[in-house]
Amino acid sequence: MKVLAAAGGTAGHVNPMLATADQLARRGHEVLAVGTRTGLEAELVPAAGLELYPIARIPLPRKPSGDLFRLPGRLKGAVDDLRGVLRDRSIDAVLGFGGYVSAPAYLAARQENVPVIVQEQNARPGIANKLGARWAKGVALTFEQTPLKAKNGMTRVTGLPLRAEISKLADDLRDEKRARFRREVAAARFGLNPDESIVLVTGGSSGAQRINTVFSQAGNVINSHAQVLHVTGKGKLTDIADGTEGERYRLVEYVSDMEEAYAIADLVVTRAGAGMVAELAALGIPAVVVPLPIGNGEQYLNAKSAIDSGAFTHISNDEFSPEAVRSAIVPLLDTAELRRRREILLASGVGNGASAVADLVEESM
Ligand SMILES: CC(=O)N[C@H]1[C@@H](OP(=O)(O)OP(=O)(O)OC[C@H]2O[C@@H](n3ccc(=O)[nH]c3=O)[C@H](O)[C@@H]2O)O[C@H](CO)[C@@H](O)[C@@H]1O
Repeated sequence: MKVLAAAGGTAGHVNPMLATADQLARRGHEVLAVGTRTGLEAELVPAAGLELYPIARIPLPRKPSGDLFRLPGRLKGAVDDLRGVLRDRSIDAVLGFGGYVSAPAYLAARQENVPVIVQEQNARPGIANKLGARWAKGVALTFEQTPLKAKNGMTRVTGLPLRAEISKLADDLRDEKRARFRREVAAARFGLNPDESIVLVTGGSSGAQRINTVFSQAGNVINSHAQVLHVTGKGKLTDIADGTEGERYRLVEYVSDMEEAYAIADLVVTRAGAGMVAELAALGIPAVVVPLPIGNGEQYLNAKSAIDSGAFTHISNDEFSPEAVRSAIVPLLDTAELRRRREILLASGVGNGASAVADLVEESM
């Protein structure tokens, strides 16, 4: 079977696509990825050994502008282009992960009568996936409560597809010796001491200016309790307060193999993108989440069950200040408390959704 998989923009969309593509390939199917030349997919897809069919980026304007006027023409161009690909490559199914790359793929599939399968990462669905769900044969949800249904097909809660490297680390972290080995290797790489607590700070695949600035301002306080690995996001090193970097506070712009950063993290401070939340739950790493306040407010919902169970601490973007770091994060840097939170996460049973999404694709033929 040949599957066209559409995902673009951020790693939040691209990583679940790569994880599912890997699972489909293991089952003997062929996968062709569709994305832009400008999103993270342009790097991540070839690095995963997958072919990327590039389409033009179609900016979705938030207010009336020239982009709005040009939207129908641009969209039609991409749809026509993809209809040609579906025919020429004899594609059997289109699998989309939302975002602006998926919309033209869903439309092209409808016109060519090719089955569509939609994977929604977030607790609250985005526009492209709402569109695709209207004619999808299958909808795969990360969260049970997500209000999205295949109008004339199967809707299933699959969980989020996670990269094989994340599942491997999740296994390793359940074994004391292997966990220690992974920790030592990763600590050496980032220049940190494996015998002391380490806080991983990351705003997700594109970084978060507010987290960068505020957390680095509280760097001294944190550093008297733990070491820090701060992943700023590309081009965002300038957000960091002067004089922060040191032996106990390491800065990196981007980590392409996040499992190495997770291997040393006792606590993570992050946004609440669907990918980060699912990975941390599967790995059993407690977090402090500062959800992105814009968009459809979905980030808080992504983390809600982990917050409600007491595994994650929530701080709103407005309340995230150096003082909040001192009063809410420092008290968490306690081995017994972190272990308690890890147990809650592991008991919640969040696993890898890649195989369940691949099943749905096969059943949608
Ligand atoms: C600003 C924005 O649009 N955010 C959205 C985006 O987030 P974003 O792309 O940040 O996505 P997620 O939090 O879902 O996932 C981040 C992914 O990037 C990886 N990673 C992160 C940092 C790094 O240095 N290296 C790295 O590889 C993580 O391992 C993870 O797989 O897509 C998510 C999934 O639809 C949404 O929930 C988010 O609301």
